[in-house]
Amino acid sequence: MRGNRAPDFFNSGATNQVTIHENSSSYQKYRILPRVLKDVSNVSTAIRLFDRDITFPLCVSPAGLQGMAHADGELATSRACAKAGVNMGVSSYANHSVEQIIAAGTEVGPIHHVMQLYSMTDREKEARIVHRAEKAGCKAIFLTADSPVLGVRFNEWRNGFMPPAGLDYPMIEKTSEQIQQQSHDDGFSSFNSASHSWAEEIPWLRSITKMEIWIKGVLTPEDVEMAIQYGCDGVVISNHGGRQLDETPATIDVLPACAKAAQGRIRIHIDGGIRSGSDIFKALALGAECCWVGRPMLWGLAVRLTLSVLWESIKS
Ligand SMILES: Cc1cc2nc3c(=O)[nH]c(=O)nc-3n(C[C@H](O)[C@H](O)[C@H](O)COP(=O)(O)O)c2cc1C
Ligand SMILES: CC(C)CC(=O)C(=O)O
Repeated sequence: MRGNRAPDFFNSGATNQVTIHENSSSYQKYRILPRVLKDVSNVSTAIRLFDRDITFPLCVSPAGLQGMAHADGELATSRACAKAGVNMGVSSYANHSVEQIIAAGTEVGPIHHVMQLYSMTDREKEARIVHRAEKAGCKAIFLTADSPVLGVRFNEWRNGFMPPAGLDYPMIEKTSEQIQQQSHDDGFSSFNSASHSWAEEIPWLRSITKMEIWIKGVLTPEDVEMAIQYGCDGVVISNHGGRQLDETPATIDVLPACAKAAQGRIRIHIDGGIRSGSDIFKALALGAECCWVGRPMLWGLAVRLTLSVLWESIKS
């Protein structure tokens, strides 16, 4: 049986959902120890990222299929990020093109975007994504390094999740109908290169773009060191929101060791389970420069859709 139950796709993690839950709950292990008699009359949450001040240290992670949550999908996300004064990641699985997404946000206010990329078997297509992103004005590539194969997503398998008909994926040059012609896992990940490596990916990327190169999906000090050795500009400490390899640790728990390994030589950002201002505070206190958030933004889009359907039915 095939279905398009959106919550199976948006909300779930891989296999037994261990990591997705720990990402959030682990924040509760950490307590805040305040110092007193400090002058807090003039404080700011702004930080500088990609040569621009953002209002607070939280940006929106790249997430695919936003057109399933609302017809405006990534266009609405881009507008919202611009309004909030933060930056946005564009998924390779976006339902609008990077050009449209950047234009939508820029109409509202200043905003920077980064382009999320997979290591692909089709190098020419991968290069096309990079060139389009750079020409459109993206500041960085987020190379998602944790997805040589798709996570084992029982919750999607159970109801035969397939993307709904009528959605386009202009960056990977596909449509939902083409994805539907394949099995669940092949449809979503057959183009990912399972044989990717630092040596193959990073120098090649450097040779084709002047954008910053970040590695998304790092969880160990060893891989922080590799990113430094390969001249990367930043890493996102991420387990893909628990959607790839289940039973990896919560990102907040590995952050201190990763930040220590970095020794200020590379930028350290984090995502996964961040749901409140105190979570952001803890992540910054433990060594991150900035946080990124995925699902809450998707829930916001879905609520907008629900509200507009409700409004239409009330009016009629
Ligand atoms: C529905 C959904 C789709 C996602 N799609 C992508 C993607 O296309 N590329 C990617 O690198 N990460 C993707 N992610 C992972 C996010 O970039 C991010 O790492 C994760 O959502 C952070 O965890 P959080 O949702 O708990 O905030 C996706 C996450 C979700 C929930
Ligand atoms: C497989 C893609 C559609 C994106 C995704 O679900 C993810 O990266 O987690």
